[in-house]
Amino acid sequence: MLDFIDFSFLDILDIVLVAILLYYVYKLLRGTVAINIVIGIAFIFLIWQITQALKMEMLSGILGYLLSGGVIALIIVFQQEIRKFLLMIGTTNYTTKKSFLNQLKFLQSEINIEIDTDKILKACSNMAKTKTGALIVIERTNSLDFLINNGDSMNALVNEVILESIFFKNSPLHDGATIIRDNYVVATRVVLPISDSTKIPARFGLRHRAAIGVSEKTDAVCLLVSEETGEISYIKDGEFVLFKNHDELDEKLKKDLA
Ligand SMILES: Nc1ncnc2c1ncn2[C@@H]1O[C@H](COP(=O)(O)OP(=O)(O)OP(=O)(O)O)[C@@H](O)[C@H]1O
Repeated sequence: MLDFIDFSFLDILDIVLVAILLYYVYKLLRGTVAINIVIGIAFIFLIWQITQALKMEMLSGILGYLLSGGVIALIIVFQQEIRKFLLMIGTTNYTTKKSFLNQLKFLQSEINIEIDTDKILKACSNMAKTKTGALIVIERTNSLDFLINNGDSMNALVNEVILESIFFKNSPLHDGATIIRDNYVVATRVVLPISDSTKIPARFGLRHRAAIGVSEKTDAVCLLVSEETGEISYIKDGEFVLFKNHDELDEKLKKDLA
């Protein structure tokens, strides 16, 4: 009678893994319209289970076909989210991997090229003073090749003059985003994916949505200067990272790029 409470270690492991999976799915879809689709599917699944338990053959048959045939449709609808989910799993051990690589630095001197955050932030401050709009994406572990290919490639060591010239209003390069990899500006005029998050306040336009979009889909971090307000934003993991002053921003950026 009480057989169902006879839990084995594997059952507990099973429940924990399902909970982790659901947590990641929730984290991924939180604040997007996709969460409503998941709720819809969960609702149909629940009704299907009830109709099966009540032996309502016809309805449970229809719902069963609907759910099984829907897998392909789901892959198409959620292709961006599935991509991000796989990226998230693939980069979970990012910090450990990096520190391990740091220990092997003496073997491979080019592994961890330090990004000159001082120069990037100095350029942002200068652009903030003149209200020059800018969007700088800094690559971390996920490759941004798929974005670099749609912009103009470049190979210039990061410094204030380069960044300010790129975003100078009359420069032909100022539109779109600039990508930095290993302390080099590797692309300009890049079109980023726009976030469809419903959490972004309406006062933020496409530049902010693009920064949020790329940081949702990859582990890149973004620095943004608003053309409207001159405000500098730091965006990571699809969210604004709050900071009190320039030094705190510098500290956070250095930590994220370490
Ligand atoms: N998909 C995109 N990828 C990269 N950059 C983009 C993208 N869409 C728009 N931008 C950049 O954002 C600029 C338009 O910004 P918009 O005024 O809509 O944004 P905003 O978030 O309100 O920023 P701001 O505060 O600077 O006005 C464009 O000129 C372009 O340079």
